[in-house]
Amino acid sequence: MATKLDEILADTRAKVDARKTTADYAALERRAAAHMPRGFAAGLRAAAAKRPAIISEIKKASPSKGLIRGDFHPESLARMFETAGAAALSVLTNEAFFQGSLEYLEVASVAVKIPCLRKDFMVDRFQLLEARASGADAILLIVAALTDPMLTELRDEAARMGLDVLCEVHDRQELERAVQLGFKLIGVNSRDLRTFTVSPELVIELAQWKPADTLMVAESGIGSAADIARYSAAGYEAFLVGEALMRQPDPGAALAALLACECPAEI
Ligand SMILES: O=P(O)(O)OC[C@@H](O)[C@@H](O)c1c[nH]c2ccccc12
Repeated sequence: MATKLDEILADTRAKVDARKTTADYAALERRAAAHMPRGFAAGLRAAAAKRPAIISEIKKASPSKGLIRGDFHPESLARMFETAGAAALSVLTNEAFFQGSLEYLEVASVAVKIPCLRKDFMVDRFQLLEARASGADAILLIVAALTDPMLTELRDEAARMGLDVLCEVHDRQELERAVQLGFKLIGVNSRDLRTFTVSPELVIELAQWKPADTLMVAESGIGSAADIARYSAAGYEAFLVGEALMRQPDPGAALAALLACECPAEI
């Protein structure tokens, strides 16, 4: 049976193909050249040396939760997350399933100094050009969505373009593939993109296979300082947080509270 992930990938491929036929490549190249990527992995490492490195996600909606935040202003969200101490931003750019946009990435990226991730389903190198043109410093590559030859192609193209890669896995087999392919920044998604089940235990279990030179990011379902403490103890140094902050009336204050909180309280 086709999963939600299959559906998203098919839709993404069709839309990318359509954009490729009408794109103004010269303009995209010019915009990409005008954005000097800020090191995403280096930024996370520097932050993680001092405190839990939080990647704050600018996320309006999701297929599993529907609309998450109606009062949605990516530029001010970006600023408030930076001020509150986020190490980096993640901006959803998938329109059909997450109500995201490359424009949101663009306005968020110019508003801050911290590095920004283009959060989307990357299936074609054209999306890397779009990413850098819109101010991305890193892209996401989802192991469950790509073959090893595609992962290799997109990894090499990202390196050529100066973009860092956050490689996302969900189980032991995918983690092995990511390590085998040489990814040094690996995100373990607690949410299975095929079923939307969230399994924090699996995230903790997978940390034991972390190679020494790899920075691991815990992703999804993180809502409290206790969650961060648990994942930190397992070996995670960075944490991707979306919904829990986006649902707060003041997401910046909520992030500051999360970072200040040494007690295992819910935010
Ligand atoms: O909103 P949450 O539960 O804090 O999750 C954030 C992030 O991990 C999630 O948005 C995500 C992780 N991997 C993805 C891949 C595509 C789209 C979205 C995602």
